[in-house]
Amino acid sequence: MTSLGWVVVVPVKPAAHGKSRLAGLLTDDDRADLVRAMALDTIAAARSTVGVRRVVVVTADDPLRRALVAASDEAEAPIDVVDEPDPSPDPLNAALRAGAAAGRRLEPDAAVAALLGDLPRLRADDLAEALHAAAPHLGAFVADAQGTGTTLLAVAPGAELDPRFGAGSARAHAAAGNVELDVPRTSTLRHDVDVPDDLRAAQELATGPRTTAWLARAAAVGPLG
Ligand SMILES: Nc1nc2c(ncn2[C@@H]2O[C@H](COP(=O)(O)OP(=O)(O)OP(=O)(O)O)[C@@H](O)[C@H]2O)c(=O)[nH]1
Ligand SMILES: C=C(OP(=O)(O)O)C(=O)O
Repeated sequence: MTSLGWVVVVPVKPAAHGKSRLAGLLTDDDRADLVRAMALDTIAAARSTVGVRRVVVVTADDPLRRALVAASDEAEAPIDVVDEPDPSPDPLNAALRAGAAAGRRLEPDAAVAALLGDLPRLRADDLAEALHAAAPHLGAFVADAQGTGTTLLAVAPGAELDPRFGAGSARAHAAAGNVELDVPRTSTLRHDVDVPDDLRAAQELATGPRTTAWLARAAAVGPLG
């Protein structure tokens, strides 16, 4: 497959409901701020990745939408915000399908990748490397550091994105015929933040600027102090 560039679709749950597995550690406000900080860092990394033509964010979170408008910068790939689709029993995958459809309308000849929005360590060169590795395949994915989840699912131009995110998604994406990409275990693309230990680990490592600022505040006055 010769890719003419990528549309990257990033889903972000409304921050008030996001990262519920951190609810025991953080106040609701701190958790909402963290969800937005991680999403903005993930989106910024995607926008600055070589080969990314456009980033489509699927969210109903108004403060995040406003922050994305404020962050618009013509030097990087443009951002489009797509509304959450109608309520679904499988809202994350429904959001990704809606984002992929919007991306196809905007860039009909592009390849499409779904990228989770909780990757605060993501570096553009790691995403570029994974997209490059995905390009020859009809469908390909990157598993998370544990090997059970998925952080990136990529399809060729014209192929339909069939996301199966959720518990055990790496196995589900492989069973659906997607090729597991052999990106390094240490790639920043593999490290999502789900549980308190992920957040503690992130304190020791390089994160994007908004998550770094959140972590510094939390270390000084908050739950991580
Ligand atoms: N637009 C949208 N994004 C979602 C939805 N559910 C999850 N996401 C996003 O998908 C990514 C991975 O989701 P999870 O790791 O399950 O994150 P989460 O749902 O915030 O975390 P938990 O509440 O702890 O399960 C994150 O970027 C979420 O914001 C959804 O229903 N709609
Ligand atoms: C939705 C997923 O992520 P998490 O395990 O972070 O909830 C997934 O890996 O498919």
